[in-house]
Amino acid sequence: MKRVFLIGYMGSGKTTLGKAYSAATGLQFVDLDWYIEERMHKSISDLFAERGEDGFRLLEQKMLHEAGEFENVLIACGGGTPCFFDNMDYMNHTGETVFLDVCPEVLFRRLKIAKAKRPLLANKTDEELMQVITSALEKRLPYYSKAKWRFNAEELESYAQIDRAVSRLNELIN
Ligand SMILES: Nc1ncnc2c1ncn2[C@@H]1O[C@H](COP(=O)(O)OP(=O)(O)O)[C@@H](O)[C@H]1O
Ligand SMILES: O=C(O)C1=C[C@@H](OP(=O)(O)O)[C@@H](O)[C@H](O)C1
Ligand SMILES: [Mg+2]
Repeated sequence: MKRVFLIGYMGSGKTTLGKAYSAATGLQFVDLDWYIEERMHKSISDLFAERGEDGFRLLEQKMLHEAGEFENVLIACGGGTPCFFDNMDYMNHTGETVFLDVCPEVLFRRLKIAKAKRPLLANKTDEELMQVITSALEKRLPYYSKAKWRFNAEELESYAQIDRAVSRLNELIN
């Protein structure tokens, strides 16, 4: 039985790599954000707006525990998932955890064009975005560092790079 959790900051490639890995290997893929959106029939942005971040984190934990019961699955978490409650310990007990490690400069480049649907970043200027990324990473690193594995995910720009990342991930978790 295989249960793998991908963790890491927003834009580190959890969704991208998870989807590609699943397509290549047939391992079932669950993106926790998509799972929450489907279960609640609402977008992550709407859930943040309606419940505030605290309300979202409670919901996220509940959904993590649901998805955490699935077998033979690769779960891409949200960037904040490991950093609330005992979620990181829960994941380490329940499966393999892989931290997608990406430097702030690369995260900035990706998130600059992909911030709209991320409520914690949506209205930030470039300067604010870089500031938010560096200070959040500092706070979150102690949680991310509890992962069993650390995976360099800085090269996810082309199909070839994604293919290589899928192979590397396969070697890591098998
Ligand atoms: N060439 C690219 N390759 C991969 N991601 C890119 C690229 N350009 C921009 N991005 C953005 O970077 C983000 C990285 O991936 P995603 O898989 O969504 O990360 P996560 O799920 O960890 O937040 C995506 O939102 C994507 O839109
Ligand atoms: O880092 C965070 O706190 C968040 C990350 C998002 O997921 P991605 O990491 O997939 O963007 C999503 O769960 C929400 O916007 C909050
Ligand atoms: Mg994602």
